[in-house]
Formats: sequence, structure tokens, C-alpha cells
Amino acid sequence: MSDSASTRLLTRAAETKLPTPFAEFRLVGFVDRAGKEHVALVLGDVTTDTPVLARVHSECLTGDALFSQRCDCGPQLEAAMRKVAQAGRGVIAYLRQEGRGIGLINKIRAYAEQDKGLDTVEANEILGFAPDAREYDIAADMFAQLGVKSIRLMTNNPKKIAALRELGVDVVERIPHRTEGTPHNENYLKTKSQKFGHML
Ligand SMILES: Nc1nc2c(ncn2[C@@H]2O[C@H](COP(=O)(O)OP(=O)(O)OP(=O)(O)O)[C@@H](O)[C@H]2O)c(=O)[nH]1
Ligand SMILES: [Zn+2]
Repeated sequence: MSDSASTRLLTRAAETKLPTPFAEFRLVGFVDRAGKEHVALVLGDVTTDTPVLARVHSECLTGDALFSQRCDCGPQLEAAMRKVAQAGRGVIAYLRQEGRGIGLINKIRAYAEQDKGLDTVEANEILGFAPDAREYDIAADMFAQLGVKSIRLMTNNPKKIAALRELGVDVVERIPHRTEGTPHNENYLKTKSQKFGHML
């Protein structure tokens, strides 16, 4: 993976240890060119040739921190942290691309549209947004700066794999990353698989 300073989108800004119920991670903070702050949770030596267990997780305040059952983000984050802890080695790139890139307030607006019967894609569109506005160049730069050479990616999203490969990330394997559904996220998961091609 490319690590030339001229292509860097992120400044590696701070680092500490992060004890969690699953493992004590290294927490590495990055700042992008727009001033947005992102983090990587790192465990073990991720610079060797053995492919690194990895998750590229997009921020979801409602799911990651507020236990929302509208989506599967919280359980996916926890499962990723557990799997990395179990493996003793891995990286979780936590990208601040809330609401698939439209931001928190717009995601709340999109949820309000879904309360009226639209699905997650239609709700974005009626608000004038692309269904998925995320970009993964920041994750690619994070992996490069962390010295990661290749990854085994925990995801159900084929577009995420394609986008990362396009950016030069060597994704050698996909690890399915399903979680138990709830009555509240059944339709959301169905739409993800029908309209985004998620392998659920
Ligand atoms: N705009 C919008 N964003 C949502 C909605 N539900 C979840 N999100 C955001 O979607 C992102 C997570 O994407 P997902 O589609 O759940 O999963 P993924 O990252 O594409 O794929 P996986 O790697 O398999 O988890 C987070 O940024 C969430 O905040 C929604 O209804 N509308
Ligand atoms: Zn979510």
C-alpha cells in the first residue's frame, strides 16, 4: 500500500492506549485536510507480512453510542473489537463519515422520512443526497501510515471492498460481518441487501 508523503490525506496527530472490555488497543488519532478527526484502533504488530484483520467502520452516533436498533452499527463495531481482540492483532479504522457521509442532522432527517414509509435509499434521495456519499481514501491512507500491507476485511459490503482495492488497499479476504437483526432494523437490512448489494 502506498505510503508516499505527497499522497497523504491525513496527519497522524496523537496516540495513546485505550483499555476496553475486549483488549487494550492503541488509539491513533488522525486529522484530515478538512480538519475532521478520525481514529484507528490498533492491536499487535500490524506491520508484518501476515494479512491484518481489519474493519473499516463509518461513524454512526445513534448506533455506536446510543444503542439504536434502527441499524446494525453498534453490534458490528463491538463484534469487530471482539474479533480483533481474539486474534490478538488487527486494525479498526473508525471514519467520521456519519450517516453514510451526509452528517448526523441529515441522517436524523432521513430517519424522519423513513418514519413516513420511505426506505433508507429513498429517504436520502428525497433530501437531495446520494444514497451513499462515503469515500474510503482516508481509510487507505490510515492503513498506509500504520504500515499495514494487506488486510482481511470484516464487511458485508461489496462496494467497500471494491473501493478500497481501487485505492490500492490489498484486501486478500472478506470476513462476513453479520449481526443478529432486531424487529427495528429488519427492513433496513433488507434494503441494504436489495439496493446496495450487501451480502447478508
Ligand atoms: N443516511 C443514512 N445513513 C445511515 C442510515 N442508517 C445507517 N446509516 C449510516 O450508514 C453507515 C454504516 O453503513 P452500513 O450500510 O450499515 O454498513 P457498511 O459500512 O456499508 O457495510 P458493512 O461493512 O457490512 O457494515 C454509518 O455511517 C451510519 O451512520 C440511514 O438510514 N440513512
Ligand atoms: Zn448505524
